[in-house]
Amino acid sequence: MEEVVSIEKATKKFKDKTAVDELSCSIQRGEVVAILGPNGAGKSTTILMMLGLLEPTEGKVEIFRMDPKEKAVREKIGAMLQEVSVIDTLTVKEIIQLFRSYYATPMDFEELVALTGLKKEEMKKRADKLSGGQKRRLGFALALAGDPDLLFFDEPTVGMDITARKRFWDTVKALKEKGKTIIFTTHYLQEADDVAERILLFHKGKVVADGTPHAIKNRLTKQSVSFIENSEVPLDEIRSLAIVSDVYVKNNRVIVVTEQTDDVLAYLFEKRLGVKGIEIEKGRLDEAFEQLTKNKEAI
Ligand SMILES: Nc1ncnc2c1ncn2[C@@H]1O[C@H](COP(=O)(O)OP(=O)(O)OP(=O)(O)O)[C@@H](O)[C@H]1O
Repeated sequence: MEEVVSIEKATKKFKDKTAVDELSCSIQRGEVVAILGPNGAGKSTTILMMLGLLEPTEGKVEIFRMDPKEKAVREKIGAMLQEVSVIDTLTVKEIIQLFRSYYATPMDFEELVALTGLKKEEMKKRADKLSGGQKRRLGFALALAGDPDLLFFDEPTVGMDITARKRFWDTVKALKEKGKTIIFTTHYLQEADDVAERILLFHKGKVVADGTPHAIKNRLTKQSVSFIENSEVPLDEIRSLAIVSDVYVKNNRVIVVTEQTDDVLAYLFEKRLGVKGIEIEKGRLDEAFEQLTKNKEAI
């Protein structure tokens, strides 16, 4: 495994405000990582430190085992940040060509245009005449211009319609297939759940959870098997099973809270209890998110 990002006890203070608090994490080549967290959790500040645009007040941030400000690092990374500011008097095509010219081995122009979904007529437009969604596509193209190994996307799909959003994530998946390392922030938890292999959940400048979406949901949310209430079902027997943590009835449904939904289903079928209307609740990322950020609020 090749370590692409290494953050060791990085703290970033703005006057007396601690935006990032002794944060440590390591990201390996080829990982697709979502950084989640409520507003002000320190996500953007951390990305800016990884990009070498902010210096940590304390601790260390390394990219490809180098200082992020090194030219060798900059040539291997691409970023799409929240604000895209470009040279308004140039056309989209001119800006893309200009950016490509900064790199020794830029991405092929046609490939770049195909990947980002920029249309022919958009290429001739001046940057200041673009809509919000078109600006995002241009930002995406500029992030990819140098054919970077490591990509940062800060809330990339804000302002995109559903089609553009789907296209964006399909492209991200294609970039992953090419072995790129991808780090993104989003407030749309479903995007993280669908695309990321790993989630870093930030709260108050710290990482409060780090794992696959599946593991985070499993750890923090209640899973259950439920079915329509039926007098033949031995609730006390189910409650006494080691794999069951709680059983209760709500809206004429029996809810069996468990971490092993498959085993509970197997039990129900084996006993031939004739239960009907079975539903399995696997826990949602937004529940896990709420749990973590709520619990920490009390500390
Ligand atoms: N340049 C700055 N000067 C002063 N305070 C700052 C600066 N940048 C960020 N902060 C503060 O640091 C904290 C973390 O901000 P940051 O932008 O990293 O959060 P975030 O998790 O990206 O939030 P959001 O989801 O709203 O983008 C916030 O309290 C913010 O007000």
